[in-house]
Amino acid sequence: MNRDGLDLLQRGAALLELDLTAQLPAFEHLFSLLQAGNERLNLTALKTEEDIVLKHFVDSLTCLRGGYLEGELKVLDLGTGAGFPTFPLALVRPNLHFTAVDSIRKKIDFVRDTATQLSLPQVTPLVGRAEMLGRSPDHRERYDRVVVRAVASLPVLAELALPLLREGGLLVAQKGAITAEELNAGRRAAGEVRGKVQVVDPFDLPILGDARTLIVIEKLGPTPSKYPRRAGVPTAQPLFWTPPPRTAR
Ligand SMILES: C[S@@+](CC[C@H](N)C(=O)[O-])C[C@H]1O[C@@H](n2cnc3c(N)ncnc32)[C@H](O)[C@@H]1O
Repeated sequence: MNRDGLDLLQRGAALLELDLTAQLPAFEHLFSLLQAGNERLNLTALKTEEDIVLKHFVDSLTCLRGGYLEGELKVLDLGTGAGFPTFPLALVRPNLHFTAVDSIRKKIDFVRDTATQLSLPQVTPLVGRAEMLGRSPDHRERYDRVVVRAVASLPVLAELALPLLREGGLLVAQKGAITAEELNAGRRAAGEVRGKVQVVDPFDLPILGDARTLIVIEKLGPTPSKYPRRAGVPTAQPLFWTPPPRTAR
């Protein structure tokens, strides 16, 4: 990463009230691993320095808004892709113990190599589908937090994430702008799996100004055993919602 990229990262982080001075070398290292990984594996659509710095690094760090990820916590990153938001969060919050999950093996292979290279033993990569993990005794109701960025609509996320949380645990979902219809369906879906939408926090991505929303759903009680439904069904038939064509984030 060149000097401009480092400045951009520090400026973006400062707007989130984070001082990354100590972590800059690690972010530089992550940047070069991501670029090399992209050349080999085509991991992410974001390729320019500015995009990676602002739309991956700073964007992931916005999950810290509101203080829902502070303390010694077991966190599952659902659909981590190339390791986002896991890596930026792990670099600035070493007390978070991540299980970084994705259904695509090549992405998790990259996450494993990167965690080793960045000396992040608190990041555990796992190939799997959320629907399967949500039914496995090793993972169901085992996590303090589920974080998720850019994976699915809110009703789908509620069904996939709530089974993985212990009672009192939180789903922290970082999304783009959310429609009233999606939010309404998300509230109903959350209730169905014994959660409640506690926070809807709209904000602008630092520097770029793109619309983002942090949504927090608290788990209030045991999720009925019929959830999550089998692999693919939560996305194909979201609870309480018919998605419009081409939903993003
Ligand atoms: C658009 S990417 C986002 C990746 C990353 N969270 C980010 O913000 O860059 C969505 C990822 O979620 C994964 N994914 C989607 N549904 C999943 C599921 N049910 N279980 C596990 N991974 C899933 C996909 O394989 C993909 O890598």
